[in-house]
Amino acid sequence: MTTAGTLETVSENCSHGGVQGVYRHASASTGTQMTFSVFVPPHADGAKLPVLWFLSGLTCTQANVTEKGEFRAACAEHGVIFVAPDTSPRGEDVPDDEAYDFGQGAGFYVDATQAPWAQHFQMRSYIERELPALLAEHFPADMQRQAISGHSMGGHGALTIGLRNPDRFRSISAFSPIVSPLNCPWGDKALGGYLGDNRSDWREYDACALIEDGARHANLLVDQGTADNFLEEQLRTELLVDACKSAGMPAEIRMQPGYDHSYYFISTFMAEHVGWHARHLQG
Ligand SMILES: N[C@@H](CCC(=O)N[C@@H](CSC=O)C(=O)NCC(=O)O)C(=O)O
Repeated sequence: MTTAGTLETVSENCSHGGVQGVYRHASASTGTQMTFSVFVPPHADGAKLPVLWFLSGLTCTQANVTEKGEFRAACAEHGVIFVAPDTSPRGEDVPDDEAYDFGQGAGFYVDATQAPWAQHFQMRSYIERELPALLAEHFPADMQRQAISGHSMGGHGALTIGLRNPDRFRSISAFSPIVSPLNCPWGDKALGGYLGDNRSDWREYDACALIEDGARHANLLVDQGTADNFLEEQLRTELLVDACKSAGMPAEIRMQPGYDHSYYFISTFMAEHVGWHARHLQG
């Protein structure tokens, strides 16, 4: 059982009639301080609101989507709480790598098993268990109505966490996700480092492998820009299209002409994703 803990308020600002907050707490999963943001839209006293999780990509903190994601108007309109966690543990005592795609800022939403990473890099446990308990304790969140989204490495996180937990998440969406860490250089490096050389251990962290192995979700939406410079080598959207097709799993996977990997792309389609999730979160 996860015990929710105390929360420190870093900042709170009124926005779109609700409150955009940034909070910090001591995480039992990572053994570090963790920061996350929560937007709570305007709501009636005592109301419980559905929750949309957003997992961010390489180099990000909770701040990237909070500042550039343009989700608040849609969340206020639909009455959806938006939660943005950090992408890894951080701190002087936390191991790191010189490159941007491994170590701090690149937790890949896995529970690491390999030294020196295993001590702090427990992002799967953090997102799947610890942070939901904290959210339920401190915010007007209806934990029976949750959805998940993310970008790039965070799109991989949203797909894998959503596919592993179809009863918790009513809908899954992703912007430019890494769809198969087993089949791209970012995945080779990160999962090799965090989980070791036995690639069968990686399958629960690979959306395509999860689908091949029987995971299913009825509500999946992906947007991918055609001008994304990571598409061919790292993201490999075609593998998710093939996996869904082979499994007979319906999925809306949209190639968006001219869009790149940036938050200009994400913010263009964010309101549509929020509205799509809100429909699945009704009732
Ligand atoms: N070399 C770049 C790579 C980092 C980058 O592009 N990060 C993306 C996510 S990539 C996959 O997870 C990102 O979201 N960046 C933050 C932003 O605000 O755009 C670099 O180091 O900049």
